[in-house]
Amino acid sequence: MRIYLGSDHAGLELKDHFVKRLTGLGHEVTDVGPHAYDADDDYPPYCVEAARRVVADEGSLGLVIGGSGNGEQIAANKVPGARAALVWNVETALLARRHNNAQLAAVGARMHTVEEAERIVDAFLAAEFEGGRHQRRIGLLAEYERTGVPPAL
Ligand SMILES: O=C(CO)[C@H](O)[C@H](O)COP(=O)(O)O
Repeated sequence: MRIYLGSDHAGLELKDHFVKRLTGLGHEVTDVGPHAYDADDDYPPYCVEAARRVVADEGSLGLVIGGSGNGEQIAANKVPGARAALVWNVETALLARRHNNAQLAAVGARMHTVEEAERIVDAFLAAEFEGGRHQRRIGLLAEYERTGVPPAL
């Protein structure tokens, strides 16, 4: 699987852990950065870049990692076509793929042990979109994104 990762300083250590781990598991991993610790860096450039790469590469997935994952999710979702979900346990990770067809998972490095984060990310990567009624809902959002016309109430 092709996987793009981005973070900020708060997520750097966990990102680097996943870059090694996912590469070791045979995935084709791209680390968009940061590549060095800078306590004053900002997450938007890295999360937007990771999301742009994912959207441009159909079938790929992405991980954006920060302290909470909240800002990282928000940043990734600014990229047209990106569906980034904050995954905070195995269940939300599974549902992010099964119901939301999220191509990106946002993870809060300050919220989990490394082992817990591994279980969450493994669940996200392994789950598959169920389609059906969920595709209809995603379609409404995609149409709104494309046209700016709100879906009918
Ligand atoms: O989680 C985040 C955004 O959602 C950031 O990682 C967090 O805000 C960084 O905080 P600080 O600059 O205090 O380390």
